[in-house]
Amino acid sequence: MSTALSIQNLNYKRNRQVILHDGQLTLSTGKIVGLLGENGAGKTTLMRLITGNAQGQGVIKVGDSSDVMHRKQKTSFSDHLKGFDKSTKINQVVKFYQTVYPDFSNDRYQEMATFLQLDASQKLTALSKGTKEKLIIALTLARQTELYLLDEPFSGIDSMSRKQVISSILKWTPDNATLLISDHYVHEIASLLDEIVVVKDQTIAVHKGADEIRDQLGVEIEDYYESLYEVGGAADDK
Ligand SMILES: Nc1ncnc2c1ncn2[C@@H]1O[C@H](COP(=O)(O)OP(=O)(O)OP(=O)(O)O)[C@@H](O)[C@H]1O
Repeated sequence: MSTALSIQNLNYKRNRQVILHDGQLTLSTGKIVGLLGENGAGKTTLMRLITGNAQGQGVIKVGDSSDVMHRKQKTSFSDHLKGFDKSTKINQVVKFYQTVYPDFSNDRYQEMATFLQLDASQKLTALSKGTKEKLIIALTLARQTELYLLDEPFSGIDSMSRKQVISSILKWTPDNATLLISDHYVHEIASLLDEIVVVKDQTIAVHKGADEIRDQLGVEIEDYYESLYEVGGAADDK
């Protein structure tokens, strides 16, 4: 199986404070991976480091390339639509994506927009938190790349919409692509996951397969994840 993402000796400081140290991770192609960790653990930072939106020390490769331009090309990440003026309309954001990303498929976007009931004439400022998350999911998955990063796609999404969003993630993530999806609450995404990665104690503390957790450890992902935060929890192996 080929490698979608590899991270070696990743270190990142902000204002002299260590955010991530000695991060190591290898993800295979074709996996849906949960990126878990408490508030402020460094999940968003890790995504920004992968795409080169933040600069750390160490080696990050998407596919076989560590070059930042290639990493950006091969990775679809919408970073909370940072950079767009709030009065921008959805159809203007879609036009921008079409212009900037040659791999953006308008057909795929329109299918998802219909499924997620996005109204192209709405301004970003008028969107509820959940609708904005849906837009980010549709924009991110409409690109055809090797690696997709979804940063807390369920924040603000109600339980009815959650099913719709999970269906769209399963339907529109290509089989040969890898999806890294962050969340604090693993139960929201447990049914989707092939693997989990946990950011804890300023590092990538855990990387395990969902089957390994269920079959070998005999626990559900949710219980395993909670056990990492108990005194003496085993967050030491990858
Ligand atoms: N713009 C910033 N300026 C200073 N510190 C920052 C900034 N952004 C993030 N940090 C710090 O970096 C650390 C990691 O933050 P990050 O947003 O990556 O965590 P997270 O796991 O994504 O959290 P959450 O689940 O709350 O979104 C935190 O300690 C945070 O305070």
